[in-house]
Amino acid sequence: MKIAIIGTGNLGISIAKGILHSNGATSMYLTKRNLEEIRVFEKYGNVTITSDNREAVDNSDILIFAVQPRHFAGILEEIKDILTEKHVLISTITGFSIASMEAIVGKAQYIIRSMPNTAISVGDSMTCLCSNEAGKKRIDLAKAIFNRMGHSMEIPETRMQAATVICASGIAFWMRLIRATTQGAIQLGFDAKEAQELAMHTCHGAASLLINSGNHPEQEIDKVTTPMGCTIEGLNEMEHQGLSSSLIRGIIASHDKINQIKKG
Ligand SMILES: NC(=O)C1=CN([C@@H]2O[C@H](COP(=O)(O)OP(=O)(O)OC[C@H]3O[C@@H](n4cnc5c(N)ncnc54)[C@H](O)[C@@H]3O)[C@@H](O)[C@H]2O)C=CC1
Ligand SMILES: O=C(O)[C@@H]1CCC=N1
Repeated sequence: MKIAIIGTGNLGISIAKGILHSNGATSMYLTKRNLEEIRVFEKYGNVTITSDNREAVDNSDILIFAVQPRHFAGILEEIKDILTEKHVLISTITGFSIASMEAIVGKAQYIIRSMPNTAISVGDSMTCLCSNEAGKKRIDLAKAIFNRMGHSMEIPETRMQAATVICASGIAFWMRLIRATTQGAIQLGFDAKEAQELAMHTCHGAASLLINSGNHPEQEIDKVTTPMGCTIEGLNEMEHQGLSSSLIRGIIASHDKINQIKKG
């Protein structure tokens, strides 16, 4: 598998690490305008770093685009004349539609939209995928690539915006919940390192319980909430203070913001 990551910033670096971590490529081209921050990847024999997107495209089959939305159309214009039928274009770009990509590179090109998150760097991303009509022939390949670095789910393009908020922004939301739990644990007497360890492993355990049992969260909550006990006391106080409501409102605000990004 010859993979190029066009735009190796925060997400691109995470994907590059995930690919290396999972031995997912025979060769990998990483592009960026200023190469200093990605020089560290040069130590891997099968990785080439370059500012030349056309060189990367020429030498790769799978093209993963991870630039800011405002740069994407220009990059597609820059490379469109050297695209061939060997290329599979995988965009991670928020708010940039398949139709807008097809308008530049044509409908015959295999186009996949993906929404991974930064946990791809440790092989644990939740990645949503959709494709254009031609790309349906390559969606299984895209799933195979992302399944090596976590989980994937095929969704309609109309849900990509929602997937961005839940899966990509979701990493930041969960981090804040872990940080708040850590702060609570420090107030109760643990030192900062212990507090974070308790918070993150408990969070991991909660997710593992649901993944392994297939249960609804409330079924697991029922097992923890002793009648008149401390868990229900804390949980109800959190809800009185708007825990669920604030999360849902934040998710909707994030989702609304993508419409502005698309317009801008
Ligand atoms: N950061 C995240 O967790 C996620 C980001 N995304 C999407 O991925 C895209 C990238 O996001 P980030 O990595 O956060 O942004 P970033 O700004 O950290 O990275 C973008 C990179 O593209 C490079 N770049 C700009 N113009 C270029 C060009 N002409 N040729 C080659 N490289 C060029 C920049 O130097 C930069 O390193 C965005 O469209 C974002 O919506 C999607 C899911 C998660
Ligand atoms: O915050 C953002 O706009 C991008 C998209 C999802 C994660 N980062």
